Amino acid sequence: MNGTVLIIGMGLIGGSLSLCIKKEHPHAKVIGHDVNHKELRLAKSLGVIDEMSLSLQTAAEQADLIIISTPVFQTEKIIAQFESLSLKESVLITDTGSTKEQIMRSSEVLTKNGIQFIGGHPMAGSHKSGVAAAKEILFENAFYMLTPGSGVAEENVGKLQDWLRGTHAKFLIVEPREHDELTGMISHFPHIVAASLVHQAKGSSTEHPYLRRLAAGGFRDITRIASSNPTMWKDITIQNRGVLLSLLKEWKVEMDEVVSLIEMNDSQKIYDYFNDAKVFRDDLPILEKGAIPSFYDLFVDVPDYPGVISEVTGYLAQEKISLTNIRIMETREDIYGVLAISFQTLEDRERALHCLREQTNYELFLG
Ligand SMILES: NC(=O)C1=CN([C@@H]2O[C@H](COP(=O)(O)OP(=O)(O)OC[C@H]3O[C@@H](n4cnc5c(N)ncnc54)[C@H](O)[C@@H]3O)[C@@H](O)[C@H]2O)C=CC1
Ligand SMILES: O=C(O)C(=O)Cc1ccc(O)cc1
Repeated sequence: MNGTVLIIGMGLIGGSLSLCIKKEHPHAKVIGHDVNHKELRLAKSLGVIDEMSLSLQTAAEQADLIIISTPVFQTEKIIAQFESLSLKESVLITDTGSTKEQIMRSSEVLTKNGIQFIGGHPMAGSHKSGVAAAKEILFENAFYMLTPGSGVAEENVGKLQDWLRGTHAKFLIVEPREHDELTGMISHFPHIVAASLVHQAKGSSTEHPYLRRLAAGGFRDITRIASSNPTMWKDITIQNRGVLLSLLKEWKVEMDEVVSLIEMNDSQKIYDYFNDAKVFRDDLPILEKGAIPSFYDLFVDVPDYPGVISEVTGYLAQEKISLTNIRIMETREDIYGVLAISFQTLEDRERALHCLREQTNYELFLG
């Protein structure tokens, strides 16, 4: 497609979308704008954008597509600023915010004047922020939620999807309320739980000096998202407070039930508690990225002997399959070690699976 795209907020998501658009639409011009000029200059020098603009007004008034990718309260402020600008009549505006109800309400100042605003939320990302972490493949195979504003023509929803085709994401059109309930459950609430686990561990760390070092394994995995940008999460929590408060109340009831299970010391019930969770979780689709995306992981059950890692990575290297991370889980004496290998793409993982099936007898699992 041809035209001028303005991306406001040159961070992880704005930068990644810019890379997708530049690749898919080489004739389009992508302008970046950010209040953090250092980040904006970095985006330009990394080639993430074609041009940078220090003036929101100048850039917005020439844009055919505007993507707002800032923390959600900033997004609302920017939408309010647009009301007084002379935007192109045909401009399409979208955002990437993790909440939708409040943003869609704010966007009514635009839609009532016929401006096409389509809320957006690519359901993939990371605990990292900033343009340096931007990646063209970030959204591949992820869901991308869209919440078209009132009066938005269907063809414009299609046009936005065309602009965003390079994300290789799967678009889903949902109501803002439904969006916030879904993401509250599977993304925002787990974030609060992760932060609370870290707080609890922090509280014990003076009493148990080894805690910091021992918390390097599984604890790190389940609390990874607690390393995300606190401004972004403060905004999300406030904007989705109704949903989050009711989830927290349900969680308290759930935790009270766990307390009674353990107090009763009923081994069958404790077993059932874990097993029911395992059955549901094991049945979740593994090939789709959710809001808490994993990389494409392959688990290799290897015997615990020296040299086994280089043997496995050697086979992958021969096939020129690149991996992004490798780690050993559960290596103890006499117990098989599980090698967890992460790949950037589904295709790399498929090739690795095929390669290791050919070359070894090790048991392989998909993550
Ligand atoms: N990080 C993630 O994994 C995901 C984040 N989101 C949403 O996307 C949005 C952006 O998130 P990230 O890219 O992760 O954040 P980020 O922190 O990497 O980037 C945000 C950028 O916005 C800039 N900014 C803040 N206020 C601004 C303003 N008024 N005008 C211009 N620029 C401004 C900041 O300087 C920063 O460079 C947020 O609304 C977030 O909820 C959506 C999906 C995933
Ligand atoms: O890093 C992770 O696992 C995330 O959960 C990233 C993320 C953060 C915010 C979103 O709205 C969607 C995805």
